[in-house]
Amino acid sequence: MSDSDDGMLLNFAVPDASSGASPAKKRKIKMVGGRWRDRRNTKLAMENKGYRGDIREREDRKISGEGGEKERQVATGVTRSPSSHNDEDNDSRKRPRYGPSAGHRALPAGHGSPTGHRTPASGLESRGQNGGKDNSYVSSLFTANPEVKERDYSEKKGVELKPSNAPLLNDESADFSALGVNETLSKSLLEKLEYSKPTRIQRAVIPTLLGEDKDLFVQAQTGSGKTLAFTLPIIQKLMDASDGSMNRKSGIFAIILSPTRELASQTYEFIASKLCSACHWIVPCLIIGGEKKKSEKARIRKGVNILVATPGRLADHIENTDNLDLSNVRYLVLDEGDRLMDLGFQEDITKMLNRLDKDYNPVMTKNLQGSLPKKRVNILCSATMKETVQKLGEISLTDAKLITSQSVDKLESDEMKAPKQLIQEVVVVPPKLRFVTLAGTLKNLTKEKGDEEISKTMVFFSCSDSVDFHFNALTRGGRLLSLEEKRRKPKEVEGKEKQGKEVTNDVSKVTAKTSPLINPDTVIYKLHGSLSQQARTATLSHFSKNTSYKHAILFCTDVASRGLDLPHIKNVVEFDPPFTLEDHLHRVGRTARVGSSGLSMLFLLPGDEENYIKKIEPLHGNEAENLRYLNFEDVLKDAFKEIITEDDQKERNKKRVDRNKKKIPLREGNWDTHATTFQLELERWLLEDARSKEMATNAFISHTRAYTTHLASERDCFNMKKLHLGHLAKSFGLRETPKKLAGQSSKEHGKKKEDNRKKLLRLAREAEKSQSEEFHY
Ligand SMILES: Nc1ncnc2c1ncn2[C@@H]1O[C@H](COP(=O)(O)OP(=O)(O)OP(=O)(O)O)[C@@H](O)[C@H]1O
Repeated sequence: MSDSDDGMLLNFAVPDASSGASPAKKRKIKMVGGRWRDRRNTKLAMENKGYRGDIREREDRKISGEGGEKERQVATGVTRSPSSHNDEDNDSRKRPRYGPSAGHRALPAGHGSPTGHRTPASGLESRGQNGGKDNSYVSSLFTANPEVKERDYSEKKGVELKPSNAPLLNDESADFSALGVNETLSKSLLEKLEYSKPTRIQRAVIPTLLGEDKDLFVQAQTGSGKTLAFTLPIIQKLMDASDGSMNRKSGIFAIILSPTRELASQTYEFIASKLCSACHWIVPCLIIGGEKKKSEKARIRKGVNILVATPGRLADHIENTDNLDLSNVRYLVLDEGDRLMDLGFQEDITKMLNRLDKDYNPVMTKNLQGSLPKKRVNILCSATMKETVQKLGEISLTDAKLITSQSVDKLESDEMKAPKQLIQEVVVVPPKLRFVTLAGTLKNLTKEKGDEEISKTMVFFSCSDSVDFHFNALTRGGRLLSLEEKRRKPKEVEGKEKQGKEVTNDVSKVTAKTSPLINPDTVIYKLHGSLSQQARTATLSHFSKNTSYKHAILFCTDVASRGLDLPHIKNVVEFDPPFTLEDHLHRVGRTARVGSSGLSMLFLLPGDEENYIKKIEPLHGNEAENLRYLNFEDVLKDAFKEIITEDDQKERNKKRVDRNKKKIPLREGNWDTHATTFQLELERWLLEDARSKEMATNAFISHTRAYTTHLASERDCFNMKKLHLGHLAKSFGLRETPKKLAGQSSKEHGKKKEDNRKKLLRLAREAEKSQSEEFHY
C-alpha cells in the first residue's frame, strides 16, 4: 500500500451528516480502498456496531461544552503536547495511541513535528477511521504527505536586482520633448502624472508612431509603459490635426481593443482623465457591455473620437448599431494580442477588420486630414510572443515593423522575461496543507513591519468557484467594508468630496470583507468573471483606491492577470499554477511595475509539479538571485507559532504552579498544532453549514476540472492522474472521498450507474476539451 492511502482512508471514514446516514438504521455498506482492518472498523461502526454517534453530533456536543476538557481538545484539534505538559497529563494512558506503534506509518523525513513534540497535529492519528478510542475525529494534516525535495532555502541577502522596466532616469538624451512630444503634452505628463522620462519601449515607439505611418508590432515586458507608448502619439496626432474645429461629432479616429472589460476600463480612464485633460475636445468612449446596449448606442450617437472596446461588444455594435460610422478610423490598436486570440476573439476581430476596410474613406471630414495618416495604422501589442499573436499579426498587420525594448539599445533580450527586479519564490506544499499554507502566507505577508507603506497582494486561483470558496473561508466572521469606511475615509475620497466631485462609494456592490484571521488591518476582495459587471468594476475601484486598510488582498482568476495596472501591488501569489508560461509572466507582472520592486510566489505540489521550476527558470533572468525557494514548514512556523509574552507566561505560571507545583518554561512553538486547529475549524464550519459545504465541493470539482486544462506540453508537470484527490479534497476542508463528492454530482444529474472516479475524470476531460472560460476567469 502506498503512503498516500492513509490520507484516502481518512476521507471516507467519516459518515456525513448531510448524506442522511443514520446510525440507528442498519444498512449494508460496501467499502472499497484502504486497509482491510480500517474498512472493517468503519463498516462495523457505520452499521451501528460500536458506532457512537455521527461526527456532527459529537462535535456539537463538544462545542456546546459537554464532554469536558479532553473532548474539547479533540474537537478543536488543540491537544496539549505531551512533552510540554507532562505535569498536567496524568491521563495520558487514556489517550488514543499515536504514531507508528498505533499501526500508522512513520512520517516521511522532514515531516514530523519540528518542535519535537508528539502532538496529534504532527502526525499522530487516532485509532480507527471514526476517530480514536472515543471515536473522535483527529485531523491527519501532517501525516502521509509526499516528500518535498530538499532545496537551498537560505536567504539571499544584499543582492541588488537592477530594474529592467523603469523610466530611463539617467539618460540625459531621453525626455519626452526630445522624442517629438509637443510642449502641452510633455508639460501635462510632468505636472499631472509626474513622468519626467520615458521608459525604454516608449523611447522606441513614440518617435516611430509620430514620424511614420507604419503598422507596428510592439513587444515589451509587463509594466514597461506600453499603454502610454501607443496612446500618447495618437492623442498628439489628433491634437495636431485639429485646427480648433474638431469636436466629438468629427468622427471616430481611433479604436483600441482590449481583451477584458477591466483592461478596457483602465485604458479608457487613462486616456480620459490623464491624457485628454490637456485636450478636452478629444472625446473617448468606453464600449464593453455589462450595461444596457441602449445607453452605449446613445453615447455613440452623441459622437466620440476614440473608441475603447472589448471585441465581442464592438462586433455586436458593428452588426446592430445603425449610426456607427467607421470611415474615419486611422488607428487600430490590438492590446494584449495573445489574450485576444486565447479568448477566441479572432472571428470578431476579422469581422471588424472587414468592416473597417469596407467603410474606409480616404477623404477625411472637416479638413482634418492634416497630420493624420493617409491609411489606417494598425498596432499590435503584447508582453509575450507566441504563435497566436503571430497569427493575429498576419490577419491585422501589413508590412509591420517589430519594436521591442532592444530596438533602443543593444541590451540582452528581455523577450519573454519577467522584470529583472522581481523576486520569484517557489514553495512546494503537500496537497493536504495547501489551505493552511495559503492562510499562513497571507498572514506573513501582512505582518507589521514597522513601515507605514500600504501593501496590496493578488492571489490567483484557477477557477471562479475556488475564488468564492477561499474568499468565504478566509473571511468567515469578517464584516463589510462599509463599517470601516465610515470610521476611516481614504485620503483621496476626502479630497474629492471637498472638491464636490462624485465619489463611487456604493459598498453594497463591492466584494470586500475584513479578514479576522490575518492581520486585522487587512481587507480581502474577490474578482472573477461570474460576478456582475457592477461588482467587478466597484471591486477593482475600491481595491485600487482603498487606503482605509494597510493591507488589501485580491482573490482573483486570470481575469485580473492581463494589463491591469493596480497601485501598490507588492506581492503576487500564484496559489494555483498558471495555465501557460505566458500566463505566469502576466500574473507576476502585476507587481514590479515601472522599476518598482515586487515579490511573486508560486505554489506547487510535490512530485511532477516540481518539474515546472525548470520551465519558469529561464523567465527569471540569468541571475540565480531572482529565483528563491521557500520551505512550507517555515511559512507555517512563522504564521502559526505561538508567541507567549512574559506577562502571559506569568499569568499562566501562576495558575499552573498552584496546581502542579512546577513552572512551565517560556516557549514558542506548537505551530503544527495551531495549523491543525485552523484546518479543523474549516472542516467544522463545513459540517455545520450545508451551503458552505456545497461551495467547497463545487470549488474542489471545478479545481480538478480546471487542472486538466493545462497544456498537453506541460503534462509532465500537471498530470491529473497523478493528483491525490483525497488529499486535495482535504485542502478544501472536505472529509468525504472524491468518489463520494463526484457521486453527489452524478445523483444530481440522474446518472447513478457511472463509476464515480471515472465520472470525475470524464468531467475533467470534457473540461479539457472545451477549454471553457469558466476555469480561467
Ligand atoms: N514614463 C513613465 N514614467 C513613470 N511611470 C510611467 C511611465 N510610463 C508609464 N508609467 C506608468 O507605469 C505603469 C505601467 O504602465 P502600463 O500599464 O502601460 O504597462 P504595460 O507595459 O502595458 O504593462 P502590461 O504588459 O502589464 O499591460 C502605469 O501606472 C503607468 O502610468
